[in-house]
Parts: sequence; C-alpha cells; structure tokens
Amino acid sequence: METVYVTYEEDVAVVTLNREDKRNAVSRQMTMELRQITEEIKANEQVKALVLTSRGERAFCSGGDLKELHGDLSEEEAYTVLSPMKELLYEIATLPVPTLAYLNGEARGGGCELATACDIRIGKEGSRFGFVQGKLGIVPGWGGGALLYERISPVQAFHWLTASEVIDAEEAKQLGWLQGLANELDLGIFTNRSKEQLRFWKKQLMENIDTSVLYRKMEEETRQSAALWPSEAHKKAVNAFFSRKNQ
Ligand SMILES: CC[C@@H](C(=O)O)C(=O)SCCNC(=O)CCNC(=O)[C@H](O)C(C)(C)COP(=O)(O)OP(=O)(O)OC[C@H]1O[C@@H](n2cnc3c(N)ncnc32)[C@H](O)[C@@H]1OP(=O)(O)O
Repeated sequence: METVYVTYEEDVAVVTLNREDKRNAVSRQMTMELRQITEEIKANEQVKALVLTSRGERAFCSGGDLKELHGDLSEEEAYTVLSPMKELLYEIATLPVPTLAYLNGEARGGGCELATACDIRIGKEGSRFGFVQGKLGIVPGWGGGALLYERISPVQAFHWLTASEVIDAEEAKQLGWLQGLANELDLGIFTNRSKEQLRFWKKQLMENIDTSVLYRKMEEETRQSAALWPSEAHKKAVNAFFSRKNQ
C-alpha cells in the first residue's frame, strides 16, 4: 500500500490517508487501497472499531484528485470514476463496527463526504471544512450529500450543500456535524469499551437507517454529479483551482 496504511491499537483499526503533498486527495489508487483495507477490516471479527485520519498537519482530505478527475471526462466516464468511492462510502457507513473520522486538518468536497460516511467526526481546532461542490458546478459525487442528511438536520444539510460554504470547526460542531474538537487523535472512546458493546451500539445505530433507501439516494446523487461533470461551470472551476484564479 502506498496511499493508505493501517495500524492496529487494541483492536481498533486506524486507517491513515498518505498523500500529504496532495493534501490527501483521493486518487484511483487510493480508492482501490481504501476498498481493500475496508474489506479486510469488515472480515476481521477481532476489530472493534475503525478510525479514519490522514498524514500531515494541513489537510484531512481535499476531495477527489482533480488532476485525475479532470473536467474533460464525459458523463459516463465520470460515473465510472465516481462510483467506486460511492460504493466505499456506503460500505464504511454500513460497517458492523463503529467508525470515527479524526479530521486532522482541512476537508473539502469529497473529503467532507468521506468523513460524513463515518459515525462520528472529531475535528482539529482551527480547521475548516466545506461541501464546496456547489461552487464547482456539481453535486457531491460519492453520495456524501445523501449521507449528510442522515447526520445533521435536513434543513442544515440543505443549507450547507446549497451555500457550499467553507465553515470553521466551531460552526461545524454547532451544526452537529462534528461531535468534538481535539488537537490530537484520542482512541479512548473505543479502546475503553469492549468489542461487544461497540458492535451492539453500531447495530442499534443502523436500525435507524433504511440502508436500501440510503443506497438508492447515494446512487442517484452520483449519477447527478456525473451528469454535471462535463458542464462548462465545472470545467471552469477546476481550471481556476489549478491556475489559482479563485484562491
Ligand atoms: C471527485 C469528488 C468531488 C466531490 O464529490 O466532491 C470532489 O471532491 S471535487 C474536489 C473538491 N476539492 C476541492 O476543490 C479542494 C481543492 N483543494 C483546496 O482547496 C486546497 O488544496 C486545500 C485543501 C484547502 C489545502 O490548501 P493548501 O494547504 O494551500 O494546499 P494547496 O492548495 O497549495 O495544494 C497543495 C498541493 O495539493 C494539490 N491538491 C490540493 N487539492 C487537490 C485535489 N483535490 N486534487 C488534486 N490535487 C490537489 C495542489 O494542486 C498542490 O499540488 P502542487 O501544486 O503539485 O504542489
């Protein structure tokens, strides 16, 4: 594995994104590696929880790799590239063990989607987060908007997606998207509990979610994002990012 690695601490799997120089942008290779690691964790009955975080001080995840997912993709090509991450997010959201994203830095676009797939989010103070897809002329490509409606109030989810604003950690906590702020990753919430407790609470959590409806909503969102991918608004926004016209 190059772009992701996993370590275990007292049966808690800590999955770390490892593309610090690209602000942990999700490439195709990272997608494959994340999928493989998640499958292994799912099959391992010893594991009591999964924690997702990243290398580096600056960013948790900057979303999909815009160099690979450039604006010249056709709708079908975009769907083919976006869909595996949607599958991965669904798998993370429905794992039999609790999941926590420790956002050790900035998150944008798909980075916020990935965190939203987890059951709990803890953010580093001073970090900023944005479902910025609206400003990129698309909608979330990995089904993370549909997941957002499961995590915070529908009116707040609708507002964040539509305004597409970058918000700070305090505001994200007020929205209920972050459950806490911390300057270091602390695994105590899981290491201090037994596997039986944690797996039971995850099962109870899942009883509140109709997973087949959730999957349909995520799929619909990925299809809509792919349809918007070749739009002029999207191409312009991606070009602007790389030429730093909008920074
Ligand atoms: C595909 C799914 C879709 C979705 O469903 O939402 C998406 O995720 S689209 C992507 C949405 N994300 C963004 O628009 C965020 C883009 N990145 C940023 O805003 C900033 O990088 C940051 C996360 C706020 C960090 O800023 P900073 O610390 O100042 O770093 P730089 O901007 O200078 O970047 C350093 C380095 O990393 C490259 N980079 C950053 N983000 C991406 C990305 N998403 N894809 C590809 N590459 C990315 C950036 O180009 C720099 O590279 P070099 O110039 O080669 O050093």
